[in-house]
Amino acid sequence: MARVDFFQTPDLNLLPRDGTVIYHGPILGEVLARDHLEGLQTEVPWQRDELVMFGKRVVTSREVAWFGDPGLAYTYSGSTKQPMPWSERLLQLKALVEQRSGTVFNSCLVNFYHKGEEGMGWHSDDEKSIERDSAIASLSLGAERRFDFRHKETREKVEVMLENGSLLVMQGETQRHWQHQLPPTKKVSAARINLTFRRMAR
Ligand SMILES: O=C(O)CCC(=O)C(=O)O
Ligand SMILES: [Fe+2]
Repeated sequence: MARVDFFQTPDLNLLPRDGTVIYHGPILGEVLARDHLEGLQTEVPWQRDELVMFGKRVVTSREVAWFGDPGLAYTYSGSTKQPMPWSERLLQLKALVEQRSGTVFNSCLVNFYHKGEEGMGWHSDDEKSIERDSAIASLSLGAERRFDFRHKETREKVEVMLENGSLLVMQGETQRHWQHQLPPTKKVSAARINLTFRRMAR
């Protein structure tokens, strides 16, 4: 007898137009996700991020690290940076994310938010150094946080909760037409690490 399997969720596009964002939900079990969170917290040589905001140099309390294949370089706020070599743990996570997203990545920006009050403002990941219209896969570990999308012209908004161990993939024209942010919140005190796997242009 034919039946509908309600437990199998299809890969639905969260965006109504001009791009594709797929939320895969948790792809790591809770215990394994915690283990990776703690491992990365201690293993990664974290550095505060520096950005220019309204013409002023600002240092964030959010910390970052950039990993990638040898030979990649990234010019950012006037300085050229080299990625750190992949660690065993990151190669493991990269393989999992590649398998789930169907994309091969050559770099990963890792963000460490110590608490809910740390976030990331509206932006698109559309720099020239990123391969145009390539997929960006975002793996979340630790505290569950809200993630927002905003259409650049229509200002439509889409929100999604990023659970511990979950995978979100932004693809197609998403970065051309939409911005995203991780809003700061006083409701969350626990730490979160996010890994965004990318394809940098060579
Ligand atoms: O922390 C997140 O979920 C998003 C990070 C992000 O947008 C980025 O690194 O470009
Ligand atoms: Fe981003």
